[in-house]
Amino acid sequence: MSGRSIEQVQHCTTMADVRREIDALDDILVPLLVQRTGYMTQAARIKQADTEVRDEARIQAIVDRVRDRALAQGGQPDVLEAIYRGVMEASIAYEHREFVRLRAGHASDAAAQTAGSAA
Ligand SMILES: O=C(O)C(=O)C[C@]1(C(=O)O)C=C[C@@H](O)C=C1
Repeated sequence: MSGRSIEQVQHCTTMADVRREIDALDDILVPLLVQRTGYMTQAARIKQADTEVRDEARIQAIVDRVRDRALAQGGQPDVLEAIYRGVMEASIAYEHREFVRLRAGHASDAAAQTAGSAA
């Protein structure tokens, strides 16, 4: 089969070659991961409860999908699963922080409103 990502891997003779190729790929990956992480803020805003942040069914669906896509590209499903589980754990931790941050001050706003209406 042609057009698979694994076939884009360049033959290298030195570690400098290897690292130049890796840096070039990271230049593509990092902006995409920044974008992906931005959606955690959106999710944190949309979800109704902090207990909804971790969604095991969605995590499994993503793992299954990533494994399939890795295989189709000639990659290593176990390696991609491990990478994605790491990404998702970091994303979940961030989403929890965003959930709290987006609501910080709202409780005291409500308290101030209550105090105001009582006065
Ligand atoms: O899909 C969601 O509910 C998300 O918040 C996104 C995401 C992800 O990183 O893709 C993060 C946390 C959830 O456990 C599942 C998936």
